Amino acid sequence: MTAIGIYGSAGRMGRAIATIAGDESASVAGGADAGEDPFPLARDAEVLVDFSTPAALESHLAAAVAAGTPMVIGTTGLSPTHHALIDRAAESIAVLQTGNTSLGVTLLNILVQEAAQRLGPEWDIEIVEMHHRHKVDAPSGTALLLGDAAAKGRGTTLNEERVDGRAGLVGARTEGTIGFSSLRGGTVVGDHLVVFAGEGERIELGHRGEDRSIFARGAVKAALWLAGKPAGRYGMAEVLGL
Ligand SMILES: NC(=O)c1ccc[n+]([C@@H]2O[C@H](COP(=O)([O-])OP(=O)(O)OC[C@H]3O[C@@H](n4cnc5c(N)ncnc54)[C@H](O)[C@@H]3O)[C@@H](O)[C@H]2O)c1
Ligand SMILES: O=C(O)C1=N[C@H](C(=O)O)CCC1
Repeated sequence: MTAIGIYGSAGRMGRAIATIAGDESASVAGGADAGEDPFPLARDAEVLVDFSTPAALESHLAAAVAAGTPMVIGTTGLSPTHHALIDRAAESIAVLQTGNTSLGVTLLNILVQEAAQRLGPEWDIEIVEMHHRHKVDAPSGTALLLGDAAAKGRGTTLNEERVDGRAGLVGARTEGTIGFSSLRGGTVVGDHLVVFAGEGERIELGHRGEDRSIFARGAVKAALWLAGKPAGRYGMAEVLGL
Protein backbone atom coordinates (compact mmCIF):
# COMPACT_ATOMS: atom_id res chain seq x y z
CA MET A 1 0.00 0.00 0.00
CA THR A 2 1.26 3.46 -0.91
CA ALA A 3 1.20 5.94 2.00
CA ILE A 4 -0.27 9.34 1.03
CA GLY A 5 0.36 12.55 2.99
CA ILE A 6 -2.39 15.18 2.80
CA TYR A 7 -1.77 18.95 2.93
CA GLY A 8 -5.06 20.66 3.77
CA SER A 9 -6.17 17.56 5.69
CA ALA A 10 -8.91 19.32 7.70
CA GLY A 11 -10.59 20.80 4.61
CA ARG A 12 -13.44 19.49 2.44
CA MET A 13 -11.09 17.83 -0.06
CA GLY A 14 -8.56 16.66 2.54
CA ARG A 15 -11.31 14.81 4.42
CA ALA A 16 -12.78 13.36 1.20
CA ILE A 17 -9.35 12.04 0.14
CA ALA A 18 -8.76 10.41 3.56
CA THR A 19 -12.17 8.71 3.30
CA ILE A 20 -11.59 7.34 -0.20
CA ALA A 21 -7.91 6.33 0.06
CA GLY A 22 -8.69 2.84 1.41
CA ASP A 23 -11.03 2.05 -1.54
CA GLU A 24 -8.13 2.70 -3.93
CA SER A 25 -5.62 0.49 -2.01
CA ALA A 26 -3.78 3.45 -0.52
CA SER A 27 -3.08 4.30 3.11
CA VAL A 28 -2.90 7.72 4.75
CA ALA A 29 0.56 8.57 6.13
CA GLY A 30 -0.91 11.58 7.92
CA GLY A 31 -2.03 15.13 7.29
CA ALA A 32 -0.92 18.71 7.87
CA ASP A 33 -3.22 21.72 8.04
CA ALA A 34 -2.80 25.45 8.73
CA GLY A 35 -0.12 26.25 11.32
CA GLU A 36 1.52 22.82 11.12
CA ASP A 37 5.09 22.12 9.94
CA PRO A 38 4.87 20.55 6.44
CA PHE A 39 8.36 18.94 6.60
CA PRO A 40 7.71 15.88 8.83
CA LEU A 41 4.75 14.81 6.67
CA ALA A 42 6.85 15.08 3.49
CA ARG A 43 9.42 12.72 5.06
CA ASP A 44 6.78 10.23 6.32
CA ALA A 45 4.74 10.01 3.10
CA GLU A 46 5.60 8.16 -0.13
CA VAL A 47 3.57 10.72 -2.10
CA LEU A 48 1.86 14.00 -1.14
CA VAL A 49 -1.41 15.60 -2.18
CA ASP A 50 -2.00 19.33 -1.69
CA PHE A 51 -5.57 20.64 -1.51
CA SER A 52 -4.99 23.66 0.71
CA THR A 53 -4.41 27.28 -0.29
CA PRO A 54 -2.09 29.07 -2.76
CA ALA A 55 -0.32 30.88 0.11
CA ALA A 56 0.89 27.52 1.46
CA LEU A 57 2.17 26.11 -1.83
CA GLU A 58 5.73 27.45 -1.63
CA SER A 59 6.40 25.81 1.77
CA HIS A 60 4.71 22.57 0.69
CA LEU A 61 6.89 22.39 -2.44
CA ALA A 62 10.01 23.14 -0.37
CA ALA A 63 9.16 20.28 2.01
CA ALA A 64 8.43 17.88 -0.88
CA VAL A 65 11.69 18.77 -2.65
CA ALA A 66 13.75 18.47 0.56
CA ALA A 67 12.31 15.00 1.21
CA GLY A 68 12.37 13.94 -2.47
CA THR A 69 8.65 13.10 -2.27
CA PRO A 70 6.39 13.42 -5.36
CA MET A 71 3.38 15.72 -5.06
CA VAL A 72 -0.09 16.07 -6.61
CA ILE A 73 -1.27 19.70 -6.51
CA GLY A 74 -5.03 20.24 -6.63
CA THR A 75 -5.06 23.68 -5.04
CA THR A 76 -6.48 26.32 -7.39
CA GLY A 77 -6.14 30.11 -7.61
CA LEU A 78 -2.48 29.76 -8.57
CA SER A 79 -0.54 32.69 -10.09
CA PRO A 80 2.23 32.61 -12.73
CA THR A 81 4.70 32.82 -9.80
CA HIS A 82 3.23 29.61 -8.35
CA HIS A 83 3.56 27.90 -11.73
CA ALA A 84 7.22 28.96 -11.91
CA LEU A 85 7.77 27.43 -8.44
CA ILE A 86 6.10 24.21 -9.62
CA ASP A 87 8.33 24.10 -12.72
CA ARG A 88 11.40 24.54 -10.50
CA ALA A 89 10.30 21.76 -8.11
CA ALA A 90 9.61 19.45 -11.06
CA GLU A 91 13.33 19.56 -11.88
CA SER A 92 13.95 17.39 -8.80
CA ILE A 93 10.64 15.61 -7.99
CA ALA A 94 7.60 14.29 -9.88
CA VAL A 95 4.74 16.84 -9.77
CA LEU A 96 1.20 16.66 -11.14
CA GLN A 97 -0.76 19.93 -10.98
CA THR A 98 -4.33 20.17 -12.22
CA GLY A 99 -7.42 22.28 -11.59
CA ASN A 100 -9.60 19.16 -11.73
CA THR A 101 -8.79 15.53 -10.93
CA SER A 102 -12.11 14.03 -12.11
CA LEU A 103 -12.33 11.58 -15.01
CA GLY A 104 -15.17 13.58 -16.58
CA VAL A 105 -13.32 16.90 -16.73
CA THR A 106 -10.12 15.24 -17.92
CA LEU A 107 -12.06 13.88 -20.91
CA LEU A 108 -13.95 17.18 -21.38
CA ASN A 109 -10.61 18.95 -21.67
CA ILE A 110 -9.67 16.78 -24.65
CA LEU A 111 -13.08 17.33 -26.30
CA VAL A 112 -12.84 21.11 -25.84
CA GLN A 113 -9.39 21.25 -27.44
CA GLU A 114 -10.63 19.19 -30.39
CA ALA A 115 -13.79 21.31 -30.84
CA ALA A 116 -11.83 24.58 -30.69
CA GLN A 117 -9.36 23.30 -33.26
CA ARG A 118 -12.03 22.07 -35.67
CA LEU A 119 -14.32 25.12 -35.33
CA GLY A 120 -11.58 27.73 -35.69
CA PRO A 121 -11.38 31.31 -34.44
CA GLU A 122 -14.71 32.46 -35.98
CA TRP A 123 -16.58 30.72 -33.14
CA ASP A 124 -16.67 32.71 -29.88
CA ILE A 125 -15.81 30.72 -26.74
CA GLU A 126 -17.41 31.49 -23.36
CA ILE A 127 -16.83 29.43 -20.21
CA VAL A 128 -19.43 29.50 -17.43
CA GLU A 129 -18.83 27.90 -14.03
CA MET A 130 -20.77 27.62 -10.78
CA HIS A 131 -19.49 26.52 -7.37
CA HIS A 132 -20.59 26.50 -3.72
CA ARG A 133 -20.75 29.65 -1.60
CA HIS A 134 -17.40 28.95 0.17
CA LYS A 135 -15.18 28.92 -2.93
CA VAL A 136 -12.70 31.81 -2.83
CA ASP A 137 -11.04 31.81 -6.28
CA ALA A 138 -12.53 32.79 -9.65
CA PRO A 139 -12.46 31.80 -12.42
CA SER A 140 -12.22 28.24 -11.08
CA GLY A 141 -9.10 26.19 -11.75
CA THR A 142 -11.19 23.98 -14.02
CA ALA A 143 -12.46 26.94 -16.06
CA LEU A 144 -8.87 28.04 -16.61
CA LEU A 145 -7.86 24.47 -17.51
CA LEU A 146 -10.67 24.34 -20.10
CA GLY A 147 -9.71 27.81 -21.34
CA ASP A 148 -6.13 26.57 -21.80
CA ALA A 149 -7.40 23.59 -23.79
CA ALA A 150 -9.58 25.82 -26.00
CA ALA A 151 -6.70 28.23 -26.61
CA LYS A 152 -4.37 25.33 -27.42
CA GLY A 153 -6.95 24.03 -29.91
CA ARG A 154 -6.87 27.43 -31.62
CA GLY A 155 -3.06 27.37 -31.62
CA THR A 156 -2.75 30.23 -29.13
CA THR A 157 -2.24 30.55 -25.37
CA LEU A 158 -4.78 31.57 -22.75
CA ASN A 159 -2.76 34.61 -21.65
CA GLU A 160 -3.28 36.17 -25.06
CA GLU A 161 -7.00 35.41 -25.03
CA ARG A 162 -8.10 35.75 -21.42
CA VAL A 163 -10.97 37.97 -20.42
CA ASP A 164 -11.28 37.91 -16.64
CA GLY A 165 -15.04 37.76 -16.41
CA ARG A 166 -15.66 37.89 -12.68
CA ALA A 167 -17.31 41.29 -12.91
CA GLY A 168 -18.94 40.45 -16.24
CA LEU A 169 -18.36 42.07 -19.58
CA VAL A 170 -18.74 45.80 -20.01
CA GLY A 171 -19.45 46.73 -23.60
CA ALA A 172 -19.18 44.46 -26.60
CA ARG A 173 -17.20 41.24 -26.67
CA THR A 174 -13.57 41.54 -27.78
CA GLU A 175 -13.11 39.42 -30.89
CA GLY A 176 -10.96 36.33 -30.49
CA THR A 177 -10.99 36.26 -26.69
CA ILE A 178 -12.16 33.49 -24.38
CA GLY A 179 -14.67 34.78 -21.80
CA PHE A 180 -15.15 33.54 -18.23
CA SER A 181 -18.24 33.91 -16.04
CA SER A 182 -18.34 32.71 -12.42
CA LEU A 183 -21.38 32.05 -10.21
CA ARG A 184 -21.16 31.26 -6.48
CA GLY A 185 -23.91 29.93 -4.23
CA GLY A 186 -25.34 27.09 -2.20
CA THR A 187 -23.65 23.70 -2.17
CA VAL A 188 -22.82 23.28 -5.90
CA VAL A 189 -19.89 20.86 -6.12
CA GLY A 190 -18.67 22.16 -9.50
CA ASP A 191 -20.46 22.86 -12.82
CA HIS A 192 -18.67 23.90 -16.02
CA LEU A 193 -20.08 24.78 -19.43
CA VAL A 194 -18.00 25.66 -22.49
CA VAL A 195 -20.12 27.47 -25.07
CA PHE A 196 -18.95 27.67 -28.69
CA ALA A 197 -21.10 30.37 -30.28
CA GLY A 198 -21.15 30.64 -34.08
CA GLU A 199 -23.36 32.25 -36.72
CA GLY A 200 -26.91 31.08 -35.95
CA GLU A 201 -25.90 28.06 -33.83
CA ARG A 202 -24.19 27.06 -30.58
CA ILE A 203 -22.37 23.98 -29.30
CA GLU A 204 -22.24 23.43 -25.53
CA LEU A 205 -19.85 20.98 -23.85
CA GLY A 206 -20.19 20.63 -20.09
CA HIS A 207 -19.65 18.70 -16.87
CA ARG A 208 -21.55 18.65 -13.58
CA GLY A 209 -19.89 17.35 -10.45
CA GLU A 210 -22.48 15.73 -8.20
CA ASP A 211 -20.21 14.65 -5.38
CA ARG A 212 -16.75 15.73 -4.16
CA SER A 213 -15.68 12.06 -4.19
CA ILE A 214 -15.04 12.35 -7.98
CA PHE A 215 -12.14 14.75 -7.24
CA ALA A 216 -10.92 12.72 -4.26
CA ARG A 217 -10.88 9.45 -6.23
CA GLY A 218 -8.97 11.10 -9.08
CA ALA A 219 -6.49 12.65 -6.63
CA VAL A 220 -5.77 9.27 -5.02
CA LYS A 221 -5.40 7.59 -8.45
CA ALA A 222 -3.00 10.38 -9.45
CA ALA A 223 -1.00 9.97 -6.23
CA LEU A 224 -0.65 6.19 -6.68
CA TRP A 225 0.40 6.70 -10.32
CA LEU A 226 2.91 9.45 -9.43
CA ALA A 227 4.65 7.59 -6.59
CA GLY A 228 8.03 6.38 -7.86
CA LYS A 229 7.92 8.41 -11.11
CA PRO A 230 11.08 10.33 -12.11
CA ALA A 231 11.25 14.13 -11.75
CA GLY A 232 9.04 16.08 -14.15
CA ARG A 233 5.56 17.58 -14.64
CA TYR A 234 2.75 15.16 -15.38
CA GLY A 235 -0.96 15.50 -16.26
CA MET A 236 -4.26 13.76 -15.44
CA ALA A 237 -4.77 12.46 -19.00
CA GLU A 238 -1.62 10.34 -18.56
CA VAL A 239 -2.89 9.00 -15.21
CA LEU A 240 -6.27 8.00 -16.65
CA GLY A 241 -4.87 6.72 -19.97
CA LEU A 242 -7.00 9.14 -22.06
N1 LIG B 1 -8.11 19.97 -8.44
C1 LIG B 1 -9.32 19.57 -8.07
O1 LIG B 1 -9.87 18.58 -8.61
C2 LIG B 1 -10.00 20.26 -6.95
C3 LIG B 1 -11.22 19.80 -6.45
C4 LIG B 1 -11.78 20.45 -5.36
C5 LIG B 1 -11.13 21.51 -4.78
N2 LIG B 1 -9.96 21.95 -5.30
C6 LIG B 1 -9.18 23.03 -4.71
O2 LIG B 1 -8.56 22.52 -3.52
C7 LIG B 1 -8.43 23.59 -2.58
C8 LIG B 1 -9.08 23.18 -1.27
O3 LIG B 1 -10.46 23.03 -1.46
P1 LIG B 1 -11.42 22.68 -0.23
O4 LIG B 1 -12.80 22.76 -0.74
O5 LIG B 1 -10.95 21.44 0.44
O6 LIG B 1 -11.14 23.95 0.72
P2 LIG B 1 -11.19 24.03 2.29
O7 LIG B 1 -11.17 25.49 2.62
O8 LIG B 1 -12.31 23.18 2.82
O9 LIG B 1 -9.82 23.34 2.77
C9 LIG B 1 -8.58 23.94 2.68
C10 LIG B 1 -7.78 23.48 3.89
O10 LIG B 1 -6.45 23.97 3.76
C11 LIG B 1 -6.05 24.36 5.05
N3 LIG B 1 -4.89 25.23 5.04
C12 LIG B 1 -4.82 26.59 5.02
N4 LIG B 1 -3.52 26.98 5.10
C13 LIG B 1 -2.78 25.84 5.17
C14 LIG B 1 -1.38 25.59 5.28
N5 LIG B 1 -0.50 26.59 5.36
N6 LIG B 1 -0.97 24.31 5.31
C15 LIG B 1 -1.85 23.29 5.24
N7 LIG B 1 -3.19 23.46 5.17
C16 LIG B 1 -3.63 24.72 5.12
C17 LIG B 1 -7.29 25.04 5.65
O11 LIG B 1 -7.19 25.17 7.05
C18 LIG B 1 -8.35 24.04 5.22
O12 LIG B 1 -8.52 23.00 6.16
C19 LIG B 1 -9.04 24.82 -3.23
O13 LIG B 1 -8.03 25.57 -3.87
C20 LIG B 1 -9.98 24.22 -4.27
O14 LIG B 1 -10.27 25.10 -5.32
C21 LIG B 1 -9.40 21.36 -6.37
O1 LIG C 1 -14.76 23.18 -4.63
C1 LIG C 1 -13.82 23.69 -5.27
O2 LIG C 1 -13.17 24.66 -4.83
C2 LIG C 1 -13.46 23.14 -6.60
N1 LIG C 1 -12.37 23.59 -7.16
C3 LIG C 1 -11.83 23.16 -8.40
C4 LIG C 1 -11.78 24.33 -9.37
O3 LIG C 1 -11.42 25.44 -8.97
O4 LIG C 1 -12.07 24.13 -10.54
C5 LIG C 1 -12.51 21.95 -8.96
C6 LIG C 1 -13.97 21.90 -8.69
C7 LIG C 1 -14.29 22.07 -7.21
